[in-house]
Amino acid sequence: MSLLPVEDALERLLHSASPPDKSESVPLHEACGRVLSSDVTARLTQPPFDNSAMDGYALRHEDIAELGSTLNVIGRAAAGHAFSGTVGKGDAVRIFTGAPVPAGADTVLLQEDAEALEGERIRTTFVPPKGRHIRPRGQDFLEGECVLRQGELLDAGRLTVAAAMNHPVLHVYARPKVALLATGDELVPPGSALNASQIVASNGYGVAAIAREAGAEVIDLGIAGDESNAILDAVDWAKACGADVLVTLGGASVGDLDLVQPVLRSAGMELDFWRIAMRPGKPLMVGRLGGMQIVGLPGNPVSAMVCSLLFLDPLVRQLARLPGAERRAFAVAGSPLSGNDHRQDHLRAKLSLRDDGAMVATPFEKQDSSMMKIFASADCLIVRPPFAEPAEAGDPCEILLLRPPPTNR
Ligand SMILES: Nc1nc2c(c(=O)[nH]1)N[C@H]1C(S)=C(S)[C@@H](COP(=O)(O)OP(=O)(O)OC[C@H]3O[C@@H](n4cnc5c(N)ncnc54)[C@H](O)[C@@H]3O)O[C@H]1N2
Ligand code: MOO
Repeated sequence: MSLLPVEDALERLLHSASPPDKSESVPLHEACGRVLSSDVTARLTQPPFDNSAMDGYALRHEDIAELGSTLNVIGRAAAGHAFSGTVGKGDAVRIFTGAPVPAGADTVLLQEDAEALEGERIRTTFVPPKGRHIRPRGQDFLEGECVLRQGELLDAGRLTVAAAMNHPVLHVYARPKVALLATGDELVPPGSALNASQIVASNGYGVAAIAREAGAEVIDLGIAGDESNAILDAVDWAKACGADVLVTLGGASVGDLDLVQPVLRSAGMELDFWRIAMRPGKPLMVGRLGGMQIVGLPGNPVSAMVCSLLFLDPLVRQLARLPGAERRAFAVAGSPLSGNDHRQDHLRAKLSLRDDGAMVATPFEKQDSSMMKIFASADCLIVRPPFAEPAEAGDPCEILLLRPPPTNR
């Protein structure tokens, strides 16, 4: 059976995936990283009143046209404490940053530009232009103005302006729900006392982290043994939870106990594709079961991670309406790379910086897809296209960053 090229598989996966049209309200503190499901309009005018941008004196410009003018300080205005009177001819009000500008005043004189005299009087030592240091009402936004748009990703700046517009909660698209099911009789949760033939189910933690980072709400369906009913029960559970995506781990290959595909097909899954021209991750399977997208990941931990980065991450981002993560970069090979076969290869590698600033990617000697320690210490994957020619150390190569690249600092 021929293997599907990575690019074609990704295109087919994303082509059929449309974001769920569900919204929810979330408090501001929980809204960072979420996507607005409706426009956000200002509920007030900001600033709501003319206010002072500086600490100084509010006064009438015509009274200080000449350097050395003297004025009577008739009161005080601070943020949260307006001066209720009116600034008349020859008057000044001591004012602090953020305070409402009192009636009658049209300019703020910096306190550094005023000399305090005896008896609540000041003398000017500078003549500012009229209107200086006054922030006019509404200069930021006006009540009713649409400042944020549906589809925008909430970040620090947008959250701040949403709060300033007097919105305690925001309407955002619901996160896509990704249900995770580990399969295999040998699997036990971390922290268990293991018998001789058991291993710890680890893949789900990395896959969940990738899915969450991509914007998913993750539902952990636990571990199903190599038994049809256990897998079917988990599928029912995923449906009942309203999962948009069911990710299975393991049991994806061709062995007698690799039940995931036959069981899901018996439950009504339409298989879209299976087996990709990539290493690791060849047995990746994609299908649909009712409204649920099925992604069957191989059981080998590194295969599960690489497939999650290449396929699950872009799928979830699309469902979450988030922009794709750009992990692609270029480096030079730190050691010779052998020629490749028909499967796109993803070599776990360390990154360092050459004196000229170029990134150097040096693959680990061992590339077995079961070796989690090596994956955990890899900084990047070197992507070797199908049938790539052998390369020398120093030749350019494409990489996928697994963490931020090294810097000189
Ligand atoms: N005759 C063939 N055998 C295999 C082929 C093939 O084409 N022909 N493909 C190989 C490739 S490539 C891969 S990758 C593996 C993947 O197979 P499965 O998806 O069926 O994975 P399992 O057999 O269930 O498990 C493989 C390995 O990973 C361990 N595992 C499984 N789940 C977890 C988990 N949640 N956490 C940690 N480790 C897990 C499992 O115990 C096995 O050791 O198939 C090859 N075989
Ligand atoms: O493709 Mo498997 O993922 O070689 O180990």
